[in-house]
Amino acid sequence: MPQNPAPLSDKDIAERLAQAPGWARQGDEITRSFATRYHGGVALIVHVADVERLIGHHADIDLRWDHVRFAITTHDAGHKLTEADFDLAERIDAIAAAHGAHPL
Ligand SMILES: C[C@H](O)[C@H](O)[C@H]1CNC2=NC(N)=NC(=O)C2=N1
Repeated sequence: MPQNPAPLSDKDIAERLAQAPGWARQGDEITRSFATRYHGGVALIVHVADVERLIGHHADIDLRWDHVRFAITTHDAGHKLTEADFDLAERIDAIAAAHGAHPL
């Protein structure tokens, strides 16, 4: 995680969101929820956490019995959106798909 990464402009964010279908901008974070079965979100979160540790970037995660919600922003950029957020979003999409977690 580069220190003091550059915040993206609104234009950049719109362009990156167009490449990240399913993710929504909410203020200075991007969010997405996935339906899970039988509390399967726990295994999904463990897998996501392993990848987050590797890349040094972490989402806020809300675990419910039937879905998991991810919210990502870059603390080191003053809680603004950066490339790292969209990179993590892409990785979460792949992990969720591997776990059979369907986008909400
Ligand atoms: C030193 C450490 O890698 C940095 O503080 C990382 C940790 N994980 C992070 N996660 C998120 N979401 N934003 C950050 O700016 C961030 N910075």
